[in-house]
Amino acid sequence: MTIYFYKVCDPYGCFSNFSLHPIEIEGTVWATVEHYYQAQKFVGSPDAAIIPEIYIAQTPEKAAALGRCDTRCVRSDWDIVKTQVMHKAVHKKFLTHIDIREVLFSTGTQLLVEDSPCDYFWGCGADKSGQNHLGKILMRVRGELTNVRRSQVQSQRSGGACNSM
Ligand SMILES: Nc1nc(O)c(N)c(N[C@@H]2O[C@H](COP(=O)(O)O)[C@@H](O)[C@H]2O)n1
Repeated sequence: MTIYFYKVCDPYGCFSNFSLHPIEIEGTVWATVEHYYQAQKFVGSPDAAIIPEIYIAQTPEKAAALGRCDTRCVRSDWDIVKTQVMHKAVHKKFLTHIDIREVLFSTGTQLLVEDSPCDYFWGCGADKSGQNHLGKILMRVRGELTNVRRSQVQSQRSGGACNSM
């Protein structure tokens, strides 16, 4: 079965990058994955001054609007690094927040798809032909955190130290 998600208020809305789950990365706490992701577009770019504005944006929608402004100059390697940036942030989100990690685990091996009508890179787009990179990252993180949990359980069973996620 396929699980489609998009809006935060809908079922599985916690999979959206706009969900209000803060992440700490390199000592900085970002309000949402979207805040972090949009800010990373400008690291080392001539428009890096926008980063603090994105950081303090009141909502993920405002952070996204700041990051999507066409007149600003995105870092030159953005297309190369953006999926790595997204993976780092999404992994941290589900490592940090136990409740939504359980929601992610509850999806088992089902296909996760960001049902964005306009985004053919991160989502599936209006006609479902998009690349769905956010869904792919979520499924990768689900596998990675499942493996971590499995090795912790095995370690506990064999009398090792308990160091739960
Ligand atoms: N909830 C939501 N609303 C939107 O308007 C969206 N576009 C998305 N998708 C997310 O948007 C981010 C991509 O932004 P850029 O186009 O690269 O600036 C990414 O977080 C998608 O998951 N979600």
